Amino acid sequence: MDPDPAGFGQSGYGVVVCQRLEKDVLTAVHNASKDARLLVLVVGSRGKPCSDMWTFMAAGASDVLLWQTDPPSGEQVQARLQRWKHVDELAGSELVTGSLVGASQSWRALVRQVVEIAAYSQGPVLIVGESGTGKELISRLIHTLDARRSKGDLVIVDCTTISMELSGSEFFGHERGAFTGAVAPRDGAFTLANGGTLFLDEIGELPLPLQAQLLRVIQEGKFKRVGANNWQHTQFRLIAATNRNLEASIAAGTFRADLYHRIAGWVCRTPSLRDRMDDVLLLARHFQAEFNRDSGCEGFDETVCQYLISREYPGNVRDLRRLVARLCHRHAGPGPITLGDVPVDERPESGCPISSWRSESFEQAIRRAVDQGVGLKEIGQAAEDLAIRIALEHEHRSVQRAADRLGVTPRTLQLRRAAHAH
Ligand SMILES: Nc1ncnc2c1ncn2[C@@H]1O[C@H](COP(=O)(O)OP(=O)(O)OP(=O)(O)O)[C@@H](O)[C@H]1O
Repeated sequence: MDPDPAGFGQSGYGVVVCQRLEKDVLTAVHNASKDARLLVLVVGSRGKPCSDMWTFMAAGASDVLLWQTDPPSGEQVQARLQRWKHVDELAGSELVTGSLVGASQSWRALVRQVVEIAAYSQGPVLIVGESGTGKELISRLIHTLDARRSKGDLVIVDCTTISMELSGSEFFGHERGAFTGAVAPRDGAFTLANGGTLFLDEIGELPLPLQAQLLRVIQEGKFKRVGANNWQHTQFRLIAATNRNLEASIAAGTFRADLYHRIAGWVCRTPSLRDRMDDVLLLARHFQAEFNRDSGCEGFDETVCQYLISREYPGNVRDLRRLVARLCHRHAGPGPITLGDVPVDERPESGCPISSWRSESFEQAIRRAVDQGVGLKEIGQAAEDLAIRIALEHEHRSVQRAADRLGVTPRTLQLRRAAHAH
């Protein structure tokens, strides 16, 4: 048995073999799981009670495995490690990181989940999250990485724009003469998506009668065009997105439970930007490079960085992107973007917003932690961890300057980093 997690950091994957549930093994697994880059597989002895295995999962293990043979076969361990490696390679590929920006734990976990679903399953995916959190981007990624390597198109239907009168035609297509104005036959979304992906955006806004229309085609892959007698067949990956809580809509009687179960083969949740504030500067720099491609502009100066991370973004990443666009458009000449580039109506009334860092979202995060029973030590560590990461990011990974900024010695900063990594 090797409960020492020190090697996890190098490999990215840790395999812990243990005979029984031991506290130090549990602690090692728990500490390692705090780093999103580490995945831990616990191999336990055959016949151990299931509850032990759940305890390891609760501590943060990515998987647990009971010995089936004596000595334990390496094949099962190998299969899992190979899967994790492939998923990590995909998640870290240029294809993914070039368009989906983020290094926070919640974002990385989402991207891993999404690429695994795309590459290893064909089931329907429901993406849930606030407006502007990247749901459409995720759907495009799933289409690109689809396991079937399909040649078909990605067809996007915005459910907020589907009218009751035209819904049949939009979804199923129509025959010539099916209704007044149907002067020519037309393919609907289910035909166009054949062999590809159908993305139903804002599915939570679909009126109840239209929800009923979709049941058969989603379940059986067959439908009739408006005005036709024969069935047509179609096969596609279904992705739906919503910013509504569909379980609550079902309880309120505004969303059909049977449709929910057909669309929610997998459920992915995009985090709000306030839940991944450590991604703000990364995203802002990505957008700035996009808008100022040829201008010679050198990013944001220090005060603008502080402004960006102290602001609130009710519209999430979309809000941030638009703000960066405004900054870039106002900026003239080489050199970094400065506070003068912040539009007048967007400047904080009280001047420098630093004093307001204990904002509502800060209180909400702490409130959630306390509600979930997270201890004071872990809350403090998480805050420290975040502060260190942000300082290093601001200082382009210079430990000396990050330590100066945080008012500690470089050695203290390194020690804290090391302590939190385990
Ligand atoms: N992780 C990300 N990396 C880069 N850009 C992002 C990311 N997340 C969102 N964006 C950008 O933010 C904007 C909104 O993203 P998107 O349309 O995918 O959000 P959404 O959740 O589908 O929004 P809505 O619910 O309002 O339709 C887009 O310009 C997108 O490029």
